[in-house]
Amino acid sequence: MMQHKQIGVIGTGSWGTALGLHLHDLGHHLSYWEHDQERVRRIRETRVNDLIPYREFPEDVRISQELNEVVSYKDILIFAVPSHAMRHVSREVNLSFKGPAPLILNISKGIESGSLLRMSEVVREETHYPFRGIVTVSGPSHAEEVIKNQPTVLVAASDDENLSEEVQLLLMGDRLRVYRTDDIVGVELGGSLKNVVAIAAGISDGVGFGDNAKAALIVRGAHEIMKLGLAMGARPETFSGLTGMGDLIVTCISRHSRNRYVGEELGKGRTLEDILKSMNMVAEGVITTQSVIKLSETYGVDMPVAQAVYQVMFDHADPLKIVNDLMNRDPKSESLVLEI
Ligand SMILES: NC(=O)C1=CN([C@@H]2O[C@H](COP(=O)(O)OP(=O)(O)OC[C@H]3O[C@@H](n4cnc5c(N)ncnc54)[C@H](O)[C@@H]3O)[C@@H](O)[C@H]2O)C=CC1
Ligand SMILES: O=C(CO)COP(=O)(O)O
Repeated sequence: MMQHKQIGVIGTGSWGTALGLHLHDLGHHLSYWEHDQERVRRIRETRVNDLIPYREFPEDVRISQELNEVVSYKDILIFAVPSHAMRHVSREVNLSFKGPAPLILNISKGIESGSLLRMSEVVREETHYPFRGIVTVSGPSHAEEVIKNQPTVLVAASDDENLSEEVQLLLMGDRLRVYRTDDIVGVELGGSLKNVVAIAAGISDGVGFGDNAKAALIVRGAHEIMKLGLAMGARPETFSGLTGMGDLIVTCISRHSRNRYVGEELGKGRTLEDILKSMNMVAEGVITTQSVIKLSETYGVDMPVAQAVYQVMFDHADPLKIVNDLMNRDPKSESLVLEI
């Protein structure tokens, strides 16, 4: 029988809410930090998170704007803010923190723009207090389904197998199964790069293409994710697993996906600025596309799908012209041999 833990969740977004409430259902003690004062007020008043309003927060779950209250004297800290906020928030946690060293659990997906670092690398750079280590949890998991207790399977990844096993055992429940791996590079790259391909899949939906086009995008997208991933030190088998192919499939086909939605609206002709202004949730693939283009140049990896997404989002290219360009690239062997 697992001892119940004191857990601080940083961010009341949809994913932090869904995974946190799952841990509460398992008997753990939960408090949340939220930077937005108005969101704190609304959640306290209604006990509902309007980003994912399918369940109430139980009365014993504390929602606070005081970071030191939420992060001090905890066994586990869950980092659930968007990638663009991860560095700043990690630095603040490091400054606010008191008590024995907790374990850090990263559940965000993305590549920081500028540094081009993965989320666990950003957190590690900013947290100098003696934390016990960091585990990233990823996989095909829309918060909208996890919060309704629909079956979901995740992976806990860490360089330290004892820590990934600890998180695996912490999270396992009747409807949530967790595998573990030491390939944190592959897990974080798979979870981040699939968002770019999901935008491509959405663009295809938006212009009115069918299932053939989407299957092709998923497979060719998987190929370029794997090429970049191998160049960056990930293991090939990780990309055919839950955090690779699994998350790529769910994000490209799901009606819940924020990234696929951004693509669909682009495909219908809206501008990126207009789409983002109307959204209240983060679509990580937007920043990740910019980062991936830089990484592909650094590592000399050809990534035509990512480039096409970049051109539609940032160069206002016509999606139909971009599809035409992709279809008319030089004839090639399909060879999935992973030369880069
Ligand atoms: N929503 C989902 O189903 C899943 C999301 N993720 C990942 O989890 C991360 C968070 O995503 P969501 O929960 O969907 O986000 P969300 O858009 O639902 O909420 C984001 C949260 O971060 C806070 N936030 C925004 N900017 C901030 C800042 N500058 N400083 C501090 N806090 C800030 C917001 O107030 C909010 O609490 C992303 O990296 C996403 O890719 C991963 C798996 C599933
Ligand atoms: O990562 C996710 C599902 O595994 C969430 O994807 P979206 O951010 O596109 O909704």
